[in-house]
Amino acid sequence: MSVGKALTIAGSDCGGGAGIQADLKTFQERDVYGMSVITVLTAQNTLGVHGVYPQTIEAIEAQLDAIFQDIGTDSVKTGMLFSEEIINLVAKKLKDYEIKNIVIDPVMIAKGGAPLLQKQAMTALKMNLLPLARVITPNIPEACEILGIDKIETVEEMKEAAANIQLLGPKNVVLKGGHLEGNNIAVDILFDGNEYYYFESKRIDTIHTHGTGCTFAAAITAELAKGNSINESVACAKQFIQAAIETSLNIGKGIGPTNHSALRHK
Ligand SMILES: Nc1ncnc2c1ncn2[C@@H]1O[C@H](COP(=O)(O)OP(=O)(O)O)[C@@H](O)[C@H]1O
Ligand SMILES: Cc1ncc(COP(=O)(O)O)c(N)n1
Repeated sequence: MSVGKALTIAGSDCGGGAGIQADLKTFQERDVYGMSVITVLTAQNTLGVHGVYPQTIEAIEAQLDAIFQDIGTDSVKTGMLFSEEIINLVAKKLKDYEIKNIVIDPVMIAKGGAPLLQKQAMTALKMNLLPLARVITPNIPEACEILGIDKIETVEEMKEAAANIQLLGPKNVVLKGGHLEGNNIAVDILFDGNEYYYFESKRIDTIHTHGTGCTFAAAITAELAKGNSINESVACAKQFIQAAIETSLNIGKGIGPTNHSALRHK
């Protein structure tokens, strides 16, 4: 039997809500074969990030080679890459192995405020990784960092930011509106270089949103692995994340994770 294959290149969240763990759970729920390359171990729970332990470049390179020289993949998601060195290695390998369907989630700061990308790595992210992307999925603070602007406060400003990020090289930009204040609709905007598409859902009133960005981008990656279009993939991911937040899990003492198996029980 053949099956769509998806790879996540990201950090491990031992608490299971974000990073590699969120991605693999999402791949499984979306019926694709999931693989992982771990860039960084984090000691993390619902209260925050307590330690960051980057893997050696040799260890990351060996994981990438092991997958690309044998199994291959139909799509790739990148998450927490942390350093310039790791970004440059990942970009080189994705180019060398001519990997298509690259989804870049430009992870920068954890919900609790911990930095997940070193400041000096931003240039490498913009220059070397962004141009390889079929789609990039920044949240509003990440879009501001990428563009060097202070704020994005309206849907009009989201549209302008999406267009400006698209000029940096990714084919498609999905600017996520989870952080848009004073709005009871959670709106994500897809810009494909020509047109804007809007993906809207009712904003859910919950603090338990740990891993929403990872889960959303992983769902897009899974749908692309099955051969779906960008539009279809984002629409599926939006439905998936909505259900996962609606029934998010009140576990631990802080910001709980989303419920990856929510749609299975609907
Ligand atoms: N409270 C919420 N209710 C419904 N959807 C949300 C909520 N918060 C975020 N989302 C959705 O979850 C996804 C991740 O969004 P966002 O919070 O902006 O990213 P990140 O997790 O990277 O900070 C987007 O599809 C967004 O619209
Ligand atoms: C390893 C890892 N990768 C990504 C995130 C971001 O997830 P979130 O912003 O939803 O907390 C995280 N907290 N940890």
